[in-house]
Amino acid sequence: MTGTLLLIDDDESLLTVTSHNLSTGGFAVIEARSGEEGLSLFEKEQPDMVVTDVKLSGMSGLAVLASIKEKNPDIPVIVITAHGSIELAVEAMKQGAFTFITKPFSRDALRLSCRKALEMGALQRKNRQLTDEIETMRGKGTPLVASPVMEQLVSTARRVARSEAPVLITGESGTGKEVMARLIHRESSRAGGPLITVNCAAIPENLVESELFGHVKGAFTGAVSDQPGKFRAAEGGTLFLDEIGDLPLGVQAKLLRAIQEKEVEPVGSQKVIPCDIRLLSATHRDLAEAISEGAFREDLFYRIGVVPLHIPALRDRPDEILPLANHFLETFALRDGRTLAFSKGAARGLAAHSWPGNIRELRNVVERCAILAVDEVIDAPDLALAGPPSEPSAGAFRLPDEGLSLPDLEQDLIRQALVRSGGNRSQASRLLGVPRHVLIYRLEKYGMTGQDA
Ligand SMILES: Nc1ncnc2c1ncn2[C@@H]1O[C@H](COP(=O)(O)OP(=O)(O)OP(=O)(O)O)[C@@H](O)[C@H]1O
Repeated sequence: MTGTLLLIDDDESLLTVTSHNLSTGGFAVIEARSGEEGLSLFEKEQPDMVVTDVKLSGMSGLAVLASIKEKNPDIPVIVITAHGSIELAVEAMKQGAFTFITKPFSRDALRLSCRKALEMGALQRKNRQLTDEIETMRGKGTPLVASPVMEQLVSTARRVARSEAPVLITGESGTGKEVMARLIHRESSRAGGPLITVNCAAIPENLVESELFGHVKGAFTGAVSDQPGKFRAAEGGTLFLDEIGDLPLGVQAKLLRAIQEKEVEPVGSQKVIPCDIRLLSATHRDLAEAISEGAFREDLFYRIGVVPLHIPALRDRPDEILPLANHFLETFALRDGRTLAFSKGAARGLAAHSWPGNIRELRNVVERCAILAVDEVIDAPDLALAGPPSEPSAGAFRLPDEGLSLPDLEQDLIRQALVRSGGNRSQASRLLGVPRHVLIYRLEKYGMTGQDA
């Protein structure tokens, strides 16, 4: 196996001899006479591996190793150490060197180590690529950066990942909020710890508190054993609270306390337990509006949203539609061992659609096309996209010419939902598409009544 190798040594004669030995062994060698020059050539030439002397005047070989590992952990680095400097060799291995070679070394020993390093590097890259492809198929891969807007978002996410600041990710459903949260976790110093995701909208209201903070045995009917809860499950890692805007007000107060004090109190326990987590949150709701309606605590909003990250809807970044569609098509075609492409008409159809379900909808459409495709080219009709919304039909809401009262309309809808649900507020809130506590707030506001689930 041959490849491009960056060789860094400040000893001119050693550099010449080693470079000659490696070139005649089939490697394409790039020579650098200092650590600084090595790093700049590393960026420019993107070699497949690096061999560096550990003792360099100026930037040390260990510093070069650390910097390369930070830039690209998949590139194998071999360090050359002087005879007897075993501590340095051990340190280099700890910092992620592939191996070390002690001077004086034979030509064959060096060539053999370099060949093994190249093989390992190639395997690691392939492994990462396959993992990423599998993750993309599962919808959990690295976000594709296909527009300046996305480039900006990903670069901000990468920057904030390094801090411990809580991040609030907002955007319509399917825009990639969870993908962004995963990216922040992966790029943070907590990447070795767990990433625990909680969908706050999916937990029944009476269980949210115990789900988050845990409970002790006997705390309530059904609490047959102690449960640690999601905060403690995320210890040392990241807790991602998805749909935080749907959290009931009572739990919001407890959440605020847990974040401020960095400790939780399991349901039914008097004991507080310290918690070391980094908090990421997401919502598709307008939290400013929820605050003004009394449905979301303002103090919590400021606490969770130290860094706000807003992902625009796909229709507002149309230059991403085709690159994303092609990316998904390639992934699904690869999964099925086929070659697939969109025709020009299909590409036009994709670009013209408004994608109310954002990237999730696009991904689903592409997957359906990939499954149903009879031949290699997918045409516009194969997309089976619904047309743009037309004028409201007879049954839809119409804006009257005059006399519209939004509060009246709202009360009327609430009344209808309560009638249909037999007065059950949980069911009525689902019919209206709002969290239960928002419905309760409106019922109080309008002096209306309804019964609990
Ligand atoms: N930039 C991107 N590159 C590739 N895939 C993406 C990107 N953004 C989102 N996706 C894909 O779109 C789908 C929806 O993404 P995600 O679940 O992160 O959205 P969301 O905003 O969290 O949605 P919801 O609010 O409904 O939970 C996933 O399959 C995800 O893999």
